[in-house]
Amino acid sequence: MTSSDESIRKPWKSCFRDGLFDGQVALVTGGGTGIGRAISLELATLGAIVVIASRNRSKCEDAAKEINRQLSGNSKGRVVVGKSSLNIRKEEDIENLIASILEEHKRLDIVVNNAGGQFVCPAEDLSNRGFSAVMETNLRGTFLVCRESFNQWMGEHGGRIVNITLGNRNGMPYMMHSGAARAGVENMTATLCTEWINSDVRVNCVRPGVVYTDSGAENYGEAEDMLLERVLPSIPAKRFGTPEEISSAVTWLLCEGASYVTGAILCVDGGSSYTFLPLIDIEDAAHLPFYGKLPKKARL
Ligand SMILES: CCCCC/C=C/C(=O)SCCNC(=O)CCNC(=O)[C@H](O)C(C)(C)COP(=O)(O)OP(=O)(O)OC[C@H]1O[C@@H](n2cnc3c(N)ncnc32)[C@H](O)[C@@H]1OP(=O)(O)O
Ligand SMILES: NC(=O)C1=CN([C@@H]2O[C@H](COP(=O)(O)OP(=O)(O)OC[C@H]3O[C@@H](n4cnc5c(N)ncnc54)[C@H](OP(=O)(O)O)[C@@H]3O)[C@@H](O)[C@H]2O)C=CC1
Repeated sequence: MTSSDESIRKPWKSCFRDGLFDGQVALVTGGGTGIGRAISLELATLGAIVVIASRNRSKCEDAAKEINRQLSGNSKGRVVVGKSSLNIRKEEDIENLIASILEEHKRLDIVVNNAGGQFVCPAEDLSNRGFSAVMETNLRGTFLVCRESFNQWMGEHGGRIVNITLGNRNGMPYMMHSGAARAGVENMTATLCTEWINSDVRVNCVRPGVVYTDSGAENYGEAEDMLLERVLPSIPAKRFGTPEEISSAVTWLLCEGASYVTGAILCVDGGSSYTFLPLIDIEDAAHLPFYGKLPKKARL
């Protein structure tokens, strides 16, 4: 074989066009809100049938209705809600959801592991179960969705997976559990991309910085001042990201244009990976609504 051999080269054809994902089926976990919703809209606009699922099924139903209303008549894509609600902390939910997608749609080309989250808590106050809850959600849940997608479909037919993580390069003050879980997802991605490449499965990560979402604003509402005064100045771009800026990165990794990209971590963060998140005063963090759920022993 020589380096000019056709078998090791791939003829280039531009792939950015309407109908990019026509006929393909995608699963977006947590696809009913925020970043997941933007990803679902973009994939459906480009022709995919997008299954969205999370714990709150009625939230997904409302989102699907709204997204489908927004789609132009030219798109072959649409958003549908998973047969049952999905808690990625429950293995059975994941197995059943993927089986039901295959029963109904007969294929699963794309998976976006977007569902996830955490709460704010200083490491020394984090309980064993609190640590486990965040690990189960972000690391084990992502693993189980990857494994079931591979075992039930992609291992035989190929596919593409994008895992959404979170800026963790310099640690995550007061979110140590989530930073560690996301670093775990990124390392898992590095392993899966080599284990599964011969099954024609690409696995990549998109690592967002701070992204403004309506759902996030509900969570972080009272923390707005802290985010604006303390976090914003540390972002080189001097602004937060948008869900659409995350979804376009995800879309690129999923399309043919990225056919030689696997195991990548694509930072979409306005340069934040190259600065430090300020160590937020825990008294500021105490204003976060979800900090209020802290067990008494962990509150200030
Ligand atoms: C500078 C800021 C940058 C921010 C960038 C990041 C943005 C985002 O990620 S936006 C996404 C936000 N959305 C979410 O986080 C939603 C999903 N989150 C959750 O569902 C929870 O946070 C969860 C993952 C922990 C699941 O919670 P839950 O189902 O309530 O957990 P359990 O009832 O099973 O409880 C288990 C264990 O965890 C402790 N715990 C739960 N919440 C808190 C809290 N707020 N503070 C402290 N501890 C908490 C709970 O107490 C249990 O432990 P034990 O009390 O020891 O039994
Ligand atoms: N916004 C930001 O600044 C950043 C966000 N991220 C990450 O991006 C992803 C999307 O976040 P964003 O859109 O901002 O926030 P949202 O809160 O809108 O999205 C989280 C989604 O995950 C779903 N979800 C959470 N836990 C579970 C679970 N156990 N099983 C199934 N679904 C679950 C939620 O639905 P439901 O409650 O119905 O289950 C929700 O739809 C998350 O992983 C987040 O951590 C990363 C970096 C920054």
